[in-house]
Amino acid sequence: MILKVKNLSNIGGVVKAPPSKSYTHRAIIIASLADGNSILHDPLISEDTISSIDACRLFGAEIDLSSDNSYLKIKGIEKIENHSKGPIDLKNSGTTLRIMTSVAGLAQNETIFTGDDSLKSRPMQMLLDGIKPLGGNTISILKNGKPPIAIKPGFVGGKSFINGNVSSQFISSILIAGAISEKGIELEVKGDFISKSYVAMTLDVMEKFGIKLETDLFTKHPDCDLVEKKCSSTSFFIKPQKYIATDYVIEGDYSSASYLLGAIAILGGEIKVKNLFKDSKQGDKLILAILEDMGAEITVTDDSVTLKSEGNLKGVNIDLHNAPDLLPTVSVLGAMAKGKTTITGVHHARFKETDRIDKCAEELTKLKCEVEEKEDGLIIQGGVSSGTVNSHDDHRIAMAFSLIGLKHEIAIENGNVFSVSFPNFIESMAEIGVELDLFN
Ligand SMILES: O=C(O)C1=C[C@@H](OP(=O)(O)O)[C@@H](O)[C@H](O)C1
Ligand SMILES: C=C(OP(=O)(O)O)C(=O)O
Repeated sequence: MILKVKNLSNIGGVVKAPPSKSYTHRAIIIASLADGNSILHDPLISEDTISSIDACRLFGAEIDLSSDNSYLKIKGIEKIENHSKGPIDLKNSGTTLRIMTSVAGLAQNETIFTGDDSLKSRPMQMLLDGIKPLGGNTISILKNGKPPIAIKPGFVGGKSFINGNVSSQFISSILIAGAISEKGIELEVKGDFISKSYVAMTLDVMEKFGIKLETDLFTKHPDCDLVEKKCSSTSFFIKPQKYIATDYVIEGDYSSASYLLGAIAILGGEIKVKNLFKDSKQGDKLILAILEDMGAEITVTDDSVTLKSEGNLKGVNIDLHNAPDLLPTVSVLGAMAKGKTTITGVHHARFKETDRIDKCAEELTKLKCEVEEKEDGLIIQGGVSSGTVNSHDDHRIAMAFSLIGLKHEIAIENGNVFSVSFPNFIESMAEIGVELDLFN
């Protein structure tokens, strides 16, 4: 389907950020592993989080969604067992795949995880190697280090290490399963530690569900700023424990909010986005500093962000090692800005739904934007023209490129994929005066 901007009217206003995808995945999986009944308030119900719900149900969790999608009731699994009759299709969700791989190792029987073509291209070998010393007995069925993955029982925990330069989801996976494994976990993260804020989110949810963290990478190092990669300690120690069911409220999503804030930054005007928390651990909070550097005025309260913009953005230099999902948004903002935008530190964006560095460069080039592709980022000279682009079935590319349509006539092929992370994208954009059209 084609996604296009149809009409603009009454630009700006007040809108609520959708719930965080990353927090929703974690809360669903951890509540499913907890003793007792949890209630998750304001969960994100999107294609990706439905993959987590479906997988947890297959492992024995009882999960009920309220009729208005406002809460999930989860009765934790008593005996972890895979009840699926065949391979479990996780569709497009990398987070579900990575986290559930270690969890499946705790089960009493074998599991096979597979997914769509994009998921079958996501690297897994580092995780498979990382869980081997923990009793994790897994193979990549096609022997290419990618799904489909077969996981046999035997994850008992213990000591292991993993490189931190490909995906933090491997680390989140080992920590979540490791905390309730027989021996607990001692995990060393070697080398560059990208996307660290996502591990902070993992530890955050684990603590809310009762886990005592002996070594907390972040609180034991008060000088360690999550947004910078300065923290030197990279070892986690977690004794074997149990998750305790709880009531939990999911906060708003800064990655999804980047499209709403970005739209008004480009057009000019004022927008207040509610449900974005000042003390959030989300690395994508960095979008606020980026938009400020580009010329917008940002005001934050404890639970909202207000942006004012004249609509004349200027280029920015930014390292996205801790906020890889902002790459499509910042690429598009750079293309719409005056001057040069340099994005660095985000080699791991090549291992997402698509190779996002390559695909953003390819699609911007179609719009006559001057782009230089680097191994770990992009250099973009502001300036685009009308044309047709393709999302390559990548939800973030579809949503980010729709912002170009605010000022130029563009059509996005395969533009209907936003339901992976932001099912109400069209409705939320309409609330701020941007009418989008989706047609065949
Ligand atoms: O754990 C998570 O919820 C996520 C971690 C990040 O991946 P990497 O750690 O692979 O960069 C991010 O890109 C992804 O959208 C969600
Ligand atoms: C990379 C993403 O998600 P996942 O890894 O869960 O597929 C994303 O949402 O941009």
